[in-house]
Amino acid sequence: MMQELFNRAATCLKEQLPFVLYRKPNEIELTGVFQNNDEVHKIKDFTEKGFVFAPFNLKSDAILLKMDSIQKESNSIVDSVMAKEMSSKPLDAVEKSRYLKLIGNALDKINDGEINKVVLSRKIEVDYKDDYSETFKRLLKQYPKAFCYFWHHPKIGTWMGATPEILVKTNGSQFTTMSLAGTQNSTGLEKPQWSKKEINEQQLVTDYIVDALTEKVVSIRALERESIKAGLLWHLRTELKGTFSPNQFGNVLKALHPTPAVCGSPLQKAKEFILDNELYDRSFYTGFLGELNVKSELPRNRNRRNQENSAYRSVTNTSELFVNLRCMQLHKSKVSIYVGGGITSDSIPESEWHETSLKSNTMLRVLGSN
Ligand SMILES: C=C(O[C@H]1C=CC=C(C(=O)O)[C@@H]1O)C(=O)O
Repeated sequence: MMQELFNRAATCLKEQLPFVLYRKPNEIELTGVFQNNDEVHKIKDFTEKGFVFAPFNLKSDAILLKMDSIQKESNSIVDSVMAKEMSSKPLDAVEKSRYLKLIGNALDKINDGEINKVVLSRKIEVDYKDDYSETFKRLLKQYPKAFCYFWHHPKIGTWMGATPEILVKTNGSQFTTMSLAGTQNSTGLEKPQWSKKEINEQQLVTDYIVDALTEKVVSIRALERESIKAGLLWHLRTELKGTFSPNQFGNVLKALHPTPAVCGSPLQKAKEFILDNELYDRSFYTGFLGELNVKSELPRNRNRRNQENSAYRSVTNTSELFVNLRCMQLHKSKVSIYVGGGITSDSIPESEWHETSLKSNTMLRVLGSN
């Protein structure tokens, strides 16, 4: 029963021990990773094994949860969880004018030709009186296609999210990544029509990933661009697949984080603009998280001539990392929701503000009226 995992997580919260519960996109299995003590393990070079939780700015530490104990359960009890009434946050006029001004400053930089795109973001604080586990159960129920997680380290903090974006997934020397950008509210099942602004903004991310990886990998190819639904939003996505040489994973990862889906282009100038102008700490929002260098057993090819060998299983190194979007940081009586969006020369400030409000609904929906 999944309840066992929740009980174990509740004990860890009480005893101040680190853990993460997570469910991969479109899967039913919930995994719990539990660390035996409250030590903070810092990532040195991404050759470590465990569950990584990395910030946007890698000048700060990426944290590794050791997989001292792993428990997996099917998450059937989620069916009985009740959805909450959505509470929308009352309009904060001061915050809105501050954000519109920030977008205006970014547009000035773009019109000066200094940057092509910058992803701006903000933090929304709401009161919180719920139980962490109940909130996470609602999140699991609402977002079956997302990577859903509940991460806690007593010395770092408590985070939850339902992200639609894979940073990189590897199986041996094969990798998959994606370029995700462009946002529209979903009004029904019909696929959206995309504007020139959105198509260009997403193409820029795809081109960036191909450019950044070409020198570092053996091969890379982009699949067809598609529209995908993430909760109540639509995005444009292009999957990219390829192979890399042994021991190159750290370099691939460094080349992929951050992409212009969360930072901008050119990368360094966009990052500088963000750090100098957003005036708040993104912390782990737009960072990445997930399984790092885990050993996975795969059955050997059944067509092998030597049938004796087919009894063996081959063990490969896999990693499955996601960009930390549609997420929130939980405090005792307050929650911080993090949202952002890409600004390009075609951006209309009022629409960009609206887009961040739509994105905040992803988490507000699981908090309900407090
Ligand atoms: C930065 C966020 O979304 C990114 C991912 C998809 C679409 C985006 C956009 O349309 O701007 C953003 O690049 C966020 O959700 O906070």
